[in-house]
Amino acid sequence: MDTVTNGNKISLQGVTKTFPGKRGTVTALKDLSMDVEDGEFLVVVGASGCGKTTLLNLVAGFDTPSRGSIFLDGEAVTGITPECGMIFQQYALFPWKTVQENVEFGMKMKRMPLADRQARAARFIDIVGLKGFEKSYPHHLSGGMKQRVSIARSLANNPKVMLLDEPFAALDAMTRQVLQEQLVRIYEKHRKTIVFITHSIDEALLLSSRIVVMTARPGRIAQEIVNDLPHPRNADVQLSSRYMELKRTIWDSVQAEVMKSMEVETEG
Ligand SMILES: Nc1ncnc2c1ncn2[C@@H]1O[C@H](COP(=O)(O)OP(=O)(O)OP(=O)(O)O)[C@@H](O)[C@H]1O
Repeated sequence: MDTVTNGNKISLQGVTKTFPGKRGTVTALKDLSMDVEDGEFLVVVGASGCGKTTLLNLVAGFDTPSRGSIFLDGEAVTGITPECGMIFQQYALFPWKTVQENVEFGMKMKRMPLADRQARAARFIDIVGLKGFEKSYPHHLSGGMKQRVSIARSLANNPKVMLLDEPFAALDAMTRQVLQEQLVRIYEKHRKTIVFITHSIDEALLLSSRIVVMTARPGRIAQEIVNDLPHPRNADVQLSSRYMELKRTIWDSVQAEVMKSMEVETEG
């Protein structure tokens, strides 16, 4: 099947992914089906090793499913998808390029004229609050600043979908909070479809419009929660009974899956 017409931005249908392992085949994802609507901010949580990164890699086209299909805007994903911007925990910047050059990189690859890409890079550097650091190299920047360069680079490429794999996990709590707020502002302004992986339930509740809890390996969907918390998700919201209720629901679900994944580990 090369196309689907279910109107979703991303559609996974019966996706299984296996890898050869030292002790036999590892099934990272099994018969996973899910859809992501245009403009959704989907956060995926789940036990370590349940297949979250595998899921993003398949959507981005970095790898192919062993069975099943993935569709982006109704078209089957068959290779690396330029429409998807991927942001990793470890920034993945070119250390020998300046901030400006890093942000321009994707546009240069697409052969955008110099003046246009310079202007567009400058705009997104400004949006992520790094004006004045255009000529700096990554080793002169803090972790939070490097991650902001990654976000600017991704946005400058105007991806249809942003895939973020624990992007703030390596950052201190304050920087993390600032970047979460910045990402929400960017999301509200640009309405990208976002799939975001995290281990933090609070981060999931602060950012998402919907949360998917994955099962222990092999990964499938254990639970889906529509996040109906009002915006802005400030201290009042975070202290509300609805917040606590959602947090408890997600925590119970994740904890049950973590326990199962430990059983899988010990059984080998
Ligand atoms: N290239 C690969 N070769 C072999 N096994 C792999 C490969 N990539 C992932 N796996 C295995 O697939 C399973 C799922 O891995 P994945 O990285 O997707 O999990 P995750 O949920 O992102 O984990 P974490 O939360 O710890 O980052 C793991 O058991 C992992 O060892």
